[in-house]
Amino acid sequence: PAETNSTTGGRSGALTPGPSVGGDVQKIDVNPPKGTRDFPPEDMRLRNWLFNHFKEVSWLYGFEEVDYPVLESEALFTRKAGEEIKDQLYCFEDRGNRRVALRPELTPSLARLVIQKGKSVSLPIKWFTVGQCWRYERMTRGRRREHYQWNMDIIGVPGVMAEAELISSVVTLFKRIGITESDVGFKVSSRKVLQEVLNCYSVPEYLFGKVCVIIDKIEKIPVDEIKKELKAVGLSQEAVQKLLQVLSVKSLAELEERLGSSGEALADLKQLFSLAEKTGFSKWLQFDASVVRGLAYYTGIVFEGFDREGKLRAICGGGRYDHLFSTFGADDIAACGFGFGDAVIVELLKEKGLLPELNLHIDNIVCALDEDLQGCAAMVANILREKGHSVELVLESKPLKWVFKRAARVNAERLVLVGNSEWQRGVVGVKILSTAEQYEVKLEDLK
Ligand SMILES: OCc1cccc(Br)n1
Repeated sequence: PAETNSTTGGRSGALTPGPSVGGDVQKIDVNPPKGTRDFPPEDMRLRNWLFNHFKEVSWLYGFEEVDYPVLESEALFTRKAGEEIKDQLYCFEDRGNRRVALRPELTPSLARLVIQKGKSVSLPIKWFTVGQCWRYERMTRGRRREHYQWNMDIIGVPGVMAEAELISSVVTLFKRIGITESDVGFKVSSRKVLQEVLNCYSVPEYLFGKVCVIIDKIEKIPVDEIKKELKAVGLSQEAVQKLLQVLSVKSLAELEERLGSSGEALADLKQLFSLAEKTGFSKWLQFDASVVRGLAYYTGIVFEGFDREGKLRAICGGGRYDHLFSTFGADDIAACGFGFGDAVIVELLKEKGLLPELNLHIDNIVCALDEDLQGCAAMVANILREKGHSVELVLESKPLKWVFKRAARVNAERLVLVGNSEWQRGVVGVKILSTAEQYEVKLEDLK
């Protein structure tokens, strides 16, 4: 179904702007641009709840938060490997005639900053970010043009302990939000499987990314089209057959039969599954030779989180990308990471009935009972705020009926009334709204 502008249904604005001066002002479109979302308070509470989990897990795993501009040089993303992410680049020429793009992913920005920092950062680098990413897709399919991605990356660790740590961090995230291994799994493979097959047919290194991007489409387009595209980049009929065969391998044992026991792919995968066993998340993993992922720069282990009911698109994905840095003219450095989008996970939580109840809550609503006590009420509000208590201060003279309604709307715990006679006695009235208990408190004892 066409995506709504927001998760609450993309309704247009509730207020109809009043008559404008001269009457000739066109009413603006109150919806956000096609494919983008507003986050009104109820949606923003859910987003903050999810992003806070992302950040807390990142902290648990010792990652440091970083950020980059949403606008990058187009050159960061102009890989020539036929990737969808490149075809849908949200790019343009700015007023300085520079080719720029709204970032479609975060990894190239990370690589740019790591190269910029050079030797001034010690290894391993463990950075995370949650950032909005963009694509410009013809709205033929009504899909979103933006989403937020949580990214975690480990730079400078060649061994699969890094991939194990990354997958473990996603498992931790899932557990924190109530998702179990019966809801979600990780399909795991290694692009070294494909590399080993291509090496047997002397396929040149520069074709590797392109071949992987084509194979990643195996479940999206007919296999004959896959074969055609592979042959078009120069693979022999035999190489194509062998590639497709190895993608249907069902176990590491079968992989060993096909590729032999000495390859790096098998060694990496065996070590990863062994680490998962020891760490306690092996129930979440399954070897799946067909997992390739659609980004050209992956070079080793690749993985993707999927919903076991098979109703949704990939929840997250990632892998090793040991040669990305040299494509930016720098020395290569071992690297791996993942991206975790903010949309599919919410669909999954809805499916599983796991969306959290997130209501606005205010500690106090403070109200002056007389117009000339507004300043006193504001003072009371700030005494409470300085003590760390949230306050909704009634900003206009309102009937008590309105105040009680507002208290319910903002889910206030306490009503604090500032009245003339009480103020003369140095006290304020307090009403606990859940129990209707009420009493007076001296200003100096207010807490
Ligand atoms: O995951 C591909 C992608 C990239 C940018 C924006 C959106 Br929506 N989706």
